Amino acid sequence: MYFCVLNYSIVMTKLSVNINKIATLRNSRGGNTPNVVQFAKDVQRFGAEGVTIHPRPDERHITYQDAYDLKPVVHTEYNIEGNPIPKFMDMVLELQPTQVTLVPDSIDTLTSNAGWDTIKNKGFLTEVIAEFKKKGIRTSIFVDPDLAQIEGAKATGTDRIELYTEAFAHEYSLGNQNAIQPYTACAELANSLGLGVNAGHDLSLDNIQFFKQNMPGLLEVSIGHALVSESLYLGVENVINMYKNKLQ
Ligand SMILES: CC(=O)[C@@H](O)[C@H](O)COP(=O)(O)O
Ligand SMILES: NCC(=O)COP(=O)(O)O
Repeated sequence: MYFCVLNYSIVMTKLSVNINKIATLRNSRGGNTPNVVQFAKDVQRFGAEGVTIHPRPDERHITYQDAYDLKPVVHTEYNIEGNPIPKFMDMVLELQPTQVTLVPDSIDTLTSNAGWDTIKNKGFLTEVIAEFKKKGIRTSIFVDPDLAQIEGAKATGTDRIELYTEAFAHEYSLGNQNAIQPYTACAELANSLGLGVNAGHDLSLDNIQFFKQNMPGLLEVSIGHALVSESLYLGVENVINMYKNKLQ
């Protein structure tokens, strides 16, 4: 008799640190303190396996110039997130980061608040993804945990999806562990379709271990807001190591 033992922990999940918040702090005073380039160097030295930025059209935190300045110092995975407007596309195609994550953010959103409708935007996403892939840039599409959207993402030719985890994080904080179910189902479907699975938004030291343990084939998490906030109390190096332990 054979038993099938699911062990979601066997895949190594990379921690990519989103440094938007460091730029927010810097921009609040003008000048260059804290220095985002130095911060990117330090998080990698402390063990982060990637650096994520999400320059927004109004450049209120990470600027396009930061994206260029970071390129020579990010020797782990460089992940650039954003809405593929022409200016963003030109910058990513020139910089050729490890990965581009497409996020459908509008100009005035406070933070990312929805995934792509991959079915409605199939034509647009397919074209954009082909452009990036021609340059050897890995692509990922930010999506809500909805099976139809995962099928839709597959049809665009993307390498990966990034599951939008805000709903999970919120429900989990209220004690609702069932909120993981759509994420597990989407990850299983993505795995079966040959799509890589990333995740992000509002992940934290409180929820990351439970999330990881219930997510088959989770390749990468990008974490910024909570990680920087937790670092105020616990220190950046310590916090990075705490995440890495919880991701094992
Ligand atoms: C796609 C995503 O969830 C993150 O990139 C998040 O949007 C961070 O952006 P902000 O730092 O502008 O909130
Ligand atoms: N892709 C998600 C990300 O980069 C960080 O989101 P958050 O941790 O700042 O909510």
